[in-house]
Amino acid sequence: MSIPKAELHLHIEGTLEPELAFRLAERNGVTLPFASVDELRAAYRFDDLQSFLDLYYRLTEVLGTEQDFTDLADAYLARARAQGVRHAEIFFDPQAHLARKVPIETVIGGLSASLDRSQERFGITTGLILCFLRDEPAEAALATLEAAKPYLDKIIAVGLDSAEVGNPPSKFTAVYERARELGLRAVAHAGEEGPASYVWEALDLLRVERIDHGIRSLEDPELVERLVRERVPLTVCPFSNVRLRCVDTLADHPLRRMLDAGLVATVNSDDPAYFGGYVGQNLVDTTAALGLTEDQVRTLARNSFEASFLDEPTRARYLAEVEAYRF
Ligand SMILES: Nc1ncnc2[nH]cnc12
Ligand SMILES: [Zn+2]
Repeated sequence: MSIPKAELHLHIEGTLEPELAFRLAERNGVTLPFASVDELRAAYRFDDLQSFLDLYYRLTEVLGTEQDFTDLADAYLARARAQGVRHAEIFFDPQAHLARKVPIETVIGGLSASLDRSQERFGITTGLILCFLRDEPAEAALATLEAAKPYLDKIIAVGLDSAEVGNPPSKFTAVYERARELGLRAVAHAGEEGPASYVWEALDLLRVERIDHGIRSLEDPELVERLVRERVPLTVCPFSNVRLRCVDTLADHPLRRMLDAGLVATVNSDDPAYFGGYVGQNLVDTTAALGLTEDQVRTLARNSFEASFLDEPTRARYLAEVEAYRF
């Protein structure tokens, strides 16, 4: 669907298509445990978040040089543009690469080489969000933040991802405090597989401005009331929720109930190479499955810009494009 939209929940490592994974593996002399692109694509069946993360981290092994990260981001931006994305706030996982001795300098350098030209080449404004791996110790997150200090002008916010259950936001309170001192904004995955109490913690302890996923918030009416009252955006990822079995089918997805409750929901693709489609396709299929109205789709697009970290003049320009859009 080509309505102008912002994508606010997108892991750049999750845009690694099998074809590019094989090309980079060959370029870097890495052997993948799959014989072909088709065999790799066939492995994209998951039981839960962890089974996905196992493959996701395994495939990051093909990313080694600045050029690899530039190629990855360029490929995402080209696809995003074709799906009506006008602005993207992009997650990256420096700790996943550091584990293979790829320094943050290489990751940020490579991604920035692409993003610095995204406006002129693809007509997309962009920002980078540094994510901490919540299944690693808080000390590792703090060290990552310190290592990122020379590149703070290239980063808009910090985020929190990876295995959620058993790794509550409270573990990262001090890390987020330090990030705020450094002038960074804050988001966090919460309420994807984990309970609504993790959403409370992300709000109260990490003081995040958006919740990534947040679908389990609906289990707690008091939390929903707060999210509505404070207009805290939720970056919802329908294909991801179905593929990771957080939701049975697209027709069961809570997005419509979220909109009906007055929540500031947005639609995003999360890890589109793994979950069956990019953000426009998420919007098309979810709209059909849930019977969303054109007004609701326009609200989702409007929400995406309102929830973004854009400066006010640019936000206003994009919002005018949303209002002018004809279905
Ligand atoms: N959906 C997701 N949840 C948590 N961590 C992730 N890393 C990449 N995708 C993720
Ligand atoms: Zn995610």
